[in-house]
Amino acid sequence: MPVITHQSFADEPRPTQNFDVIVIGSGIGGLVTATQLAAKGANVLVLESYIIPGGSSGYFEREGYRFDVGASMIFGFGDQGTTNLLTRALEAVNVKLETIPDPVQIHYHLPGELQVRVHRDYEKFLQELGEKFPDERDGIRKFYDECWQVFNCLNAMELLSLEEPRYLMRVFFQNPGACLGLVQYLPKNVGEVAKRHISNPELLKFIDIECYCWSVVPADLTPMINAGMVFSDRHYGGINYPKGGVGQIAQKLAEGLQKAGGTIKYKARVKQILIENGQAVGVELTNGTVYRARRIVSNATRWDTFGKLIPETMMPPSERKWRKRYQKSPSFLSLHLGVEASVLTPETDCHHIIVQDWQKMEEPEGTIFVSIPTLLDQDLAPQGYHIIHAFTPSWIDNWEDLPPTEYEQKKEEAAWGIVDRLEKIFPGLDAGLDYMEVGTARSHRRFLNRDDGTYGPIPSRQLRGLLGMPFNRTAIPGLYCVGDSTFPGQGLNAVAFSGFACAHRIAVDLKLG
Ligand SMILES: NC(=O)c1ccc[n+]([C@@H]2O[C@H](COP(=O)([O-])OP(=O)(O)OC[C@H]3O[C@@H](n4cnc5c(N)ncnc54)[C@H](O)[C@@H]3O)[C@@H](O)[C@H]2O)c1
Ligand SMILES: CC(C)=CCC/C(C)=C/C=C/C(C)=C/C=C/C(C)=C/C=C/C=C(C)/C=C/C=C(C)/C=C/C=C(\C)CCC=C(C)C
Repeated sequence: MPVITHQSFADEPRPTQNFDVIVIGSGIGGLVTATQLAAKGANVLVLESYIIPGGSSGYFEREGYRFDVGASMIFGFGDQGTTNLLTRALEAVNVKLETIPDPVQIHYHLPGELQVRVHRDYEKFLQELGEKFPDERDGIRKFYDECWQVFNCLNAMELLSLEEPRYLMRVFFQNPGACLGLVQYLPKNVGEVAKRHISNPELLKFIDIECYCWSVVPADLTPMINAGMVFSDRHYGGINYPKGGVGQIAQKLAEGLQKAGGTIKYKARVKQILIENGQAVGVELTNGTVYRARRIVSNATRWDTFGKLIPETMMPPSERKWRKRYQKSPSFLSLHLGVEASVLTPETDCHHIIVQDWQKMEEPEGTIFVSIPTLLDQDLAPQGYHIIHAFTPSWIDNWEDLPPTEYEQKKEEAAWGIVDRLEKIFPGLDAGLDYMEVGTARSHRRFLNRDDGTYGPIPSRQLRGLLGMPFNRTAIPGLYCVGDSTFPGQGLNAVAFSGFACAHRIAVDLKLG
């Protein structure tokens, strides 16, 4: 398709071809929206500022290693029910991805030498946790069974836009029990449910880390609907790793988008969303090119959308209110390591969480997350080597305003501090290191285009479950948001839901078949 760029002699940026929908950003939220709409016949354009698709689920290659940018614990690849949203998103545009089942979701290494492995097999997990807390066996089962109730409701219904009244009526008449079940859990957080079944303080701390490791907040602040998905789907569809790396999900979706007639442009950074008569009508890139469309979707975070792509002065009051309820979560300090295979024993699990002191769980560097994707897909590293991706929460403030040499030094010191802590679990790591690349909040901000490098929004105080999370429409007509700044929040399967919902709402608005 020809692209006419803005000519310097024009006062106004020149409009190029019109589209039905423009999606700003090719994160999984953006790509699911785009592919769903293209599959319905819409003329879709995706604009991505980076050189490949995927955003935080992208990848990069160094010296024979293929590193995932983010974590490699992927939900949503099951083959039954309705909650397998990644499987369904790929199928919708006739692309396929081989996945590799992970037998253990997480191996926890917790204070007091407590170790727990979350097995794919639900009964095996309950058995293992019950052995550590024998007096709480009953409560453990009741708590996790209650999470299953939420999951079973979700997994029994078509998952589309909750902003579409006809869909809501349809699902209600098809499955009133499931809908009422979900209505009951929408305002709830995990903490209150867990405390109804469990009283042991250490076990409640365990429930906190079970939540924190994906929601970045403890159980009292984590929505019960999301916990229902995470704590059940890991045993139902399971955790499955995409062969070739997490980056393959976006690559395949981009391929499917093009097959379905959509367009994706890389190195296309949107500078502003164009508003005319109060309505979003197009975008302008940093190089001056203008594209117009009937609907605009932003896959950037809400902080990047309102305040950067839309000027601060035009921020709708609803967005100001949202900012009072939600704040930016920290970013991560990420160590992408290549290590000699001999560092890992054959029975090592793919994902680990390390907390040394419960009091420090939420502090910067208090929790370490580890992904070792080569245990599932050896082809991501040279023969005889593994990838270890270790990351830990870290705020941008810690990395701002440093001259280059000080920044590099600080990065190095922080990285070796993490390697030292990992030595306890992987003895010989330091000696077996072959490659190390370190990313900070600054790297996440720069490469992922996320304000302060944030992992996503977290409640600034205890809220009523998911009730405060906005859906896809915004207060600006014609402008929609998708991704982890929208209902139901962070996570690939969560943003895939947001993409299905956003595309559904737009398809209804545009009267697409
Ligand atoms: N489970 C896991 O292991 C795992 C792994 C990776 C990512 N994730 C999840 O993925 C979620 C993020 O997905 P998402 O869809 O919200 O988005 P994202 O942040 O991953 O992607 C947004 C994309 O938009 C692009 N973009 C932003 N501003 C732009 C602009 N002005 N012009 C052009 N492009 C622009 C970015 O470059 C990026 O590619 C996170 O919540 C994270 O939890 C999970
Ligand atoms: C009609 C009536 C009456 C009513 C209505 C009601 C209804 C219907 C409702 C509905 C609802 C819904 C649909 C909902 C939905 C939801 C969803 C889908 C959700 C989802 C979720 C998901 C999630 C949250 C996920 C997540 C994940 C994550 C985040 C992950 C991450 C990871 C990481 C980071 C980790 C790492 C670790 C290591 C390495 C160890």
